[in-house]
Amino acid sequence: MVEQILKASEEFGFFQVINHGIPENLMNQGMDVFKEFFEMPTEEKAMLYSEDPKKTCRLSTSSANYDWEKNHLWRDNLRHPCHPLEECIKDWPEKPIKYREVVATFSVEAKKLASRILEFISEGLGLESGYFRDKLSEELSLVVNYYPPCPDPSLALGFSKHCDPNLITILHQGDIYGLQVFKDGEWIGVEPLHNAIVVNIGNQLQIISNNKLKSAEHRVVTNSKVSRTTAAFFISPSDDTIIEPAKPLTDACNSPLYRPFEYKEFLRTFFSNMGNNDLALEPFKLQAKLSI
Ligand SMILES: O=C(O)CCC(=O)C(=O)O
Ligand SMILES: [Fe+2]
Repeated sequence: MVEQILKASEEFGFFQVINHGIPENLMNQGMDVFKEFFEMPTEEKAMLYSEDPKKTCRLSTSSANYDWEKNHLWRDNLRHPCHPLEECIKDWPEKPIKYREVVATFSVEAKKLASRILEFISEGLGLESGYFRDKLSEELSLVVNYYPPCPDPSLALGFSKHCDPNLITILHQGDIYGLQVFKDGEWIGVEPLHNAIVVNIGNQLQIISNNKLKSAEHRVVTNSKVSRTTAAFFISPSDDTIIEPAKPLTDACNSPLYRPFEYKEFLRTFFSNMGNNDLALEPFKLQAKLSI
């Protein structure tokens, strides 16, 4: 298991998990409330619509910055924090009636699964048990994506090429195809496996592993027939956490490839270079020392 996770995280930055411990009925109930939310009449959803990034629970169209993005995306999305649960649940949608109850349980299960996977990853990397516990994985937030059918899929993407900026992402992609991962210059489809969870390595895991694990670029294509609803739980460090390549992974032969920084500094650069992973990572890279 540890070996398989490591291999997939090194080669693809993406893998799918079956028998993940999130009960099947919870996966279904989750998908049902997410779909029901987007199926509600516009008037019901309008009060959650906001372009203010400071608003914690908000519904938006395309990305979080509609006004200054180059291309608009063929999606709506609902985002909100899931931790600390008691505090943030008050801001979650009140409808569908079951939303809060189901999503609260789902978020706890998603966090548990992420913690188990992070534990396997720390073992695989040769880091101490619990390395990713606490501050490195303190924050949990949810983005629910709704991609309506698109009359001409050659003209619009559901989500353009990006890497996730966080530590690790737990995705319920449902049964409709759309997600693709960029590998060796090609887009590879992530075929939906019923009730599987898709896991992907975020930028911070790539940095902490000193580039051993890969945060792969991915995108979502549209289709003209059916809508697609997905739910991504983002596990992230808290804002003031110092991120740097793990000390046990660097030595005289493996010099650190990134300088230490606060996670919030990374987020600032990431959002101003949205979609360009090389540019987002650049300010944090240490130059290779040349010896003559
Ligand atoms: O909807 C999907 O399949 C992926 C969504 C995604 O990449 C994201 O929310 O960061
Ligand atoms: Fe993503």
